[in-house]
Amino acid sequence: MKIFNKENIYKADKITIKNQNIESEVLMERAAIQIFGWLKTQLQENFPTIHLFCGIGNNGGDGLALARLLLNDGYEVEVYVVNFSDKRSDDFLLNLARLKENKLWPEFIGENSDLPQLPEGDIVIDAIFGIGLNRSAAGWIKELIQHINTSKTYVIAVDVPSGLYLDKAPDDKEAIVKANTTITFQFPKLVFFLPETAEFAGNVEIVDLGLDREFINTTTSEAFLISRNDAQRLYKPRAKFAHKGDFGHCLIVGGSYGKIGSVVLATKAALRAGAGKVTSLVPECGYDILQSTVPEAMVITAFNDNFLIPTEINFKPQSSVFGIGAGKGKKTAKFLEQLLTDAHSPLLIDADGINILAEHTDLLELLPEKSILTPHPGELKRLLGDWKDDFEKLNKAKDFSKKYKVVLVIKGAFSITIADDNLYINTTGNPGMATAGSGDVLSGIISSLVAQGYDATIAAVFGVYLHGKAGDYAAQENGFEFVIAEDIVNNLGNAYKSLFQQHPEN
Ligand SMILES: NC(=O)C1=CN([C@@H]2O[C@H](COP(=O)(O)OP(=O)(O)OC[C@H]3O[C@@H](n4cnc5c(N)ncnc54)[C@H](O)[C@@H]3O)[C@@H](O)[C@H]2O)[C@@H](O)CC1
Ligand SMILES: [K+]
Repeated sequence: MKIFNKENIYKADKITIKNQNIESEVLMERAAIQIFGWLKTQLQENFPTIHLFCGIGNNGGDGLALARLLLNDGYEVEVYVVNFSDKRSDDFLLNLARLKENKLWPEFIGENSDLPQLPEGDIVIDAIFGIGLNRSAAGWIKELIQHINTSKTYVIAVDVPSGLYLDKAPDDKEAIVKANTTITFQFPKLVFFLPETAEFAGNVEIVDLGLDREFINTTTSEAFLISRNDAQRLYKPRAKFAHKGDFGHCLIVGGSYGKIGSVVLATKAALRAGAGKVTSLVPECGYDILQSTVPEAMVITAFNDNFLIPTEINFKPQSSVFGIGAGKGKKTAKFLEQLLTDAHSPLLIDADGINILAEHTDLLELLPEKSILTPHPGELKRLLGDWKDDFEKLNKAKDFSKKYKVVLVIKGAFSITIADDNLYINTTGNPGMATAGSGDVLSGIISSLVAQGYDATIAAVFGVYLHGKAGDYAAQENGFEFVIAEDIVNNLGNAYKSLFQQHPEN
């Protein structure tokens, strides 16, 4: 699903109006009908008071149109025009007139007005600012936003939580509505999925306004939200007469004394994700452990008891993982250098592998094209240096990925894969997956997909999706706290199956 920038959202609007030969108010009505429908389904037989705060632009117009629909359906509504300017949009004025025709006169609030009472349990509709925000909300508008945020109401933002920019980091976090749910129009917005701003959007619902299909299909975007449909398209079906040689040989290099479990997890994950063969390379202390816990895998050892040292590998895997549980000692770093120099296929570098790269930046030049790095934010910082906000982080990460021609997976609540100047945002997964070994499983899955012939970017995007989906199944069974990394591995089958189920449980 494409994530459009602000300019293209406005363009989509204009082109739709032209091609469908409609007035702009028709789109506003569609927007209001969608929110009304969503709200009605959620509320069922409940009728709380609904307070609608409407700005004077088209976001406010959406709010006024929604107020009319709610009023006509018997809901109790309180409508406030947040009167911060005389420059009211045409469709705002049209919907104000329509509301008045329905005998509802909104209360105009300004600098000197008392802030309205917002009793606990009521609903607030935030239609103050949408994508037209061009500066931070200040003065009394900021106070109003804080009043909404401190109330114990359920807050639903129309299109965007008021005060949140689409294309840059907020300059004043106190001046942004904190929504419980954001109902956004047609396109997901990038800021809803970035760590510093996701909290303002709450649950995100994307509703369809029927905007021009051709424009959407033919306009490029830099960022994508990966939906189930997208993931389904990435999946490569297996031929009936396939044999294990068709699904590649994946090599997992890692482990040190006390950390062999990481390799066990990655190895199991690589097998369960479908690699034809998996070989694990561990220090000698890991040999018995791997052979007894994962009999399906082959095991070779470095000539050292407790940590990895340079070791010859006498076969050519289709993909390799390096770094999990490896430590970052001198000899282990030397081994990474050897692997990078000899690499015939994409390497996935994780955990201590990334820390080694951060400490020996000359090794970066050796990374084979389309290698995959899977840092969590701490590891990323070691690699890129600090950043001032999410946007700077993404720009730095894009530059890094371009410079070294690698795929970066920034792990987090919404993991982001960066490759070829594009961002792919994942939405599967849950807080239960913040558990030891979860990253090792991810490395195994992605590398397994590479071994099976998936392009590195696709393997990363699809792997992150499957990993999150498997975690969702694991959490669904026993709750967040109970999930351990092994459960993610054990639910990979469910994750694959869910791609093609008509009504997936997750
Ligand atoms: N295709 C779409 O996505 C559609 C969008 N619509 C709505 O239209 C919205 C965009 O409407 P607008 O472009 O009128 O913009 P907004 O309604 O977001 O903002 C309106 C006004 O606020 C002013 N403003 C911005 N920041 C301010 C600040 N900090 N303090 C005081 N004033 C400030 C702006 O100058 C502008 O006049 C969308 O977010 C959406 O809600 C819908 O009506 C239907 C179709
Ligand atoms: K809003």
